Amino acid sequence: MSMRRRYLVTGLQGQVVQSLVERAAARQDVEILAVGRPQIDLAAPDGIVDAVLALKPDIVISAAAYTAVDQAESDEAAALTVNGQGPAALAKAAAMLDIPVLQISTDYVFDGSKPAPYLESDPVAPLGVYGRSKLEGERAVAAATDNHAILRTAWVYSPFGKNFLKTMLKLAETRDELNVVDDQRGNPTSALDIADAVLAVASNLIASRDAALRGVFHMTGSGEASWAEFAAEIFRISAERGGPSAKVNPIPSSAYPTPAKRPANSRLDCGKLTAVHGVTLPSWQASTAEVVARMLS
Ligand SMILES: NC(=O)C1=CN([C@@H]2O[C@H](COP(=O)(O)OP(=O)(O)OC[C@H]3O[C@@H](n4cnc5c(N)ncnc54)[C@H](OP(=O)(O)O)[C@@H]3O)[C@@H](O)[C@H]2O)C=CC1
Ligand SMILES: Cc1cn([C@H]2C[C@H](O)[C@@H](COP(=O)(O)OP(=O)(O)O[C@H]3O[C@@H](C)C(=O)[C@@H](O)[C@H]3O)O2)c(=O)[nH]c1=O
Repeated sequence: MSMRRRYLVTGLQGQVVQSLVERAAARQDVEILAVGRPQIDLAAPDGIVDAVLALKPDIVISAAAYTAVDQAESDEAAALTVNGQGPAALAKAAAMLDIPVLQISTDYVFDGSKPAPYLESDPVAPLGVYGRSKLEGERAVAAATDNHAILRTAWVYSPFGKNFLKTMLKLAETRDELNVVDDQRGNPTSALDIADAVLAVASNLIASRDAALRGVFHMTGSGEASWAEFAAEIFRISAERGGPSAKVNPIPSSAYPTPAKRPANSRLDCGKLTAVHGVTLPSWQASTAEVVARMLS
């Protein structure tokens, strides 16, 4: 008997959506329904419940978001609607269908003052509008249904969409040196690795109603770096393959003013995801090599 499960994913061109489409293509048991505007517009949450009910998926993966961190500072209402009310409506529909909802969230729910990697149980205190809006999404999903997993990831890069890795390679085409902040540390995470992890967690949620599989989980690439160290590794791999590279000058955040303040410590402890779901993401260096190689091919 064919048991092709239908995974509704919000967004069309996003990094995580594109990665899910690519990684699921090889699988006979999963069909990805990527839905974005106009079918599902998170800025207009009124139509979302009916749209999800009509599609009758086996799980909802809430991946679309207002991700422009600096722009969100001056566009608060839109960020709160898209990242707060959008997921709330998705989770409400999931509850009505009695299916799980998987919400992708962020390290930016923390203020970065902890001197060690963050646990799921640590208090949240976002520094900016984006982090606050994503936290509203987490809370709305948890309030709508117990049948949820909130996966907090960070520093996402991939061959798709807009991200730090692609920005660095692009800038190096015209610049010999780049100033990059060295006092924010986190876990660079490949969207392709996120896709593999999301597929594993989703099938666990569909297979079992066990409450232990539900709740908040941290889900990042293994190992840590500052943005300057991440940039230096991108250029080391790129240079090795004859691609663009630049000298990285490490600078403090104070020398790179931005509308939104970022956490100094963005590191997430992912031990719970490994223990409960049996999922561990590859090292950020290995996945960076994979993505840089693809960008240069
Ligand atoms: N990027 C990062 O570094 C991190 C991301 N995250 C979270 O991971 C998730 C995926 O991020 P990522 O793939 O990088 O995101 P992207 O910025 O690559 O893509 C965002 C997606 O959201 C969609 N979207 C934006 N506004 C709306 C709207 N009003 N209605 C419907 N869709 C909309 C976009 O649609 P379209 O395709 O039409 O443009 C796009 O598909 C998000 O929840 C984000 O908060 C968490 C930590 C780090
Ligand atoms: C382009 C550039 C950035 N930077 C700094 C600015 C900033 O502190 C850091 C990263 O810049 P970005 O704007 O790419 O990253 P940012 O938008 O802050 O990335 C965040 O996106 C959201 C969606 C998340 O959820 C987070 O996990 C995180 O990935 O690098 C430099 O120091 N030099 C540069 O040339």
